[in-house]
Amino acid sequence: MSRPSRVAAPAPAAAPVLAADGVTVGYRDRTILEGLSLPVEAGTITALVGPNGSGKSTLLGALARVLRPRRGAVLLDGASLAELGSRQVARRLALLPQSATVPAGATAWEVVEQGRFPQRGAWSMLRRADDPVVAQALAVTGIEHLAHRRVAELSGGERQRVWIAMAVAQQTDLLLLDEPTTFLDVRHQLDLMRLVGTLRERGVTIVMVLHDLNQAARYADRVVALRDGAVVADGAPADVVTPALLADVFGIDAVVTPDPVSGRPHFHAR
Ligand SMILES: Nc1ncnc2c1ncn2[C@@H]1O[C@H](COP(=O)(O)OP(=O)(O)OP(=O)(O)O)[C@@H](O)[C@H]1O
Repeated sequence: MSRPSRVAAPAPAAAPVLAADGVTVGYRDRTILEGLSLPVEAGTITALVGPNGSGKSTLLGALARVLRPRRGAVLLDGASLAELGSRQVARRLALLPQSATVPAGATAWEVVEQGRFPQRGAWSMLRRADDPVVAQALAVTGIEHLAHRRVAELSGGERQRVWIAMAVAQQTDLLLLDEPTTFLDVRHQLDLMRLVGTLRERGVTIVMVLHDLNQAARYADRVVALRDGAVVADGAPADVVTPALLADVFGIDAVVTPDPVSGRPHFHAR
């Protein structure tokens, strides 16, 4: 018979909404991630950082079911992604990939509208009801004025905002962003980070690959550093963005000071 404990049981940790559970992922004969686990809590912003080739996009691809793990599983609310239908996954999870094919001739509005397809039934056409959602996605990414321009003819930063708007229009509760600030000028980088913050306040869970460590430290709740396909640091920005990590993972001699605006760690290379 078990004796009643006098010690209060710790509050159970919230179940992760999305979790890599011992995943091994690779390309042809190369293994990139081996037995990697990463649970992601609902309503948080996680930044994946690490040197080029460390496996950040590979991990994001596995979390988005673009890449199938050879071993282990990615769990969405505890269910294996591999066992869910594409539409089921697309209703829950939107991915902004590192690069996307530009559809010939399509306008920004038409591309962003494609974000609505997963929310429709199998054979139904887009409904007028989707128009406000598309318009809103264009507005929050600041590209209303580009709605009727061909995406193929837009600048890199304008096009990047079209892809972001498409992911936003999908209205999922999970958003996976691979280097979302690529091509964006400083003002639009700020706008994007604020948009990500607003979405998080609405309960959206965000995982994003960021190259800018200062940006990761400022805007993420959790920073996960990868090196050679393994997680080498994982925690609050103040615990991860440290001189030791910068030296060890990035080979940078740096000082870290509190950012005067946010109080978050901010590194300066010597
Ligand atoms: N389609 C592919 N086929 C074969 N190898 C690949 C493929 N994509 C990535 N790799 C390899 O997998 C490793 C991890 O790449 P990945 O793109 O995940 O790294 P990353 O951390 O996102 O890099 P970066 O910061 O340069 O974007 C690299 O060695 C890369 O060459």
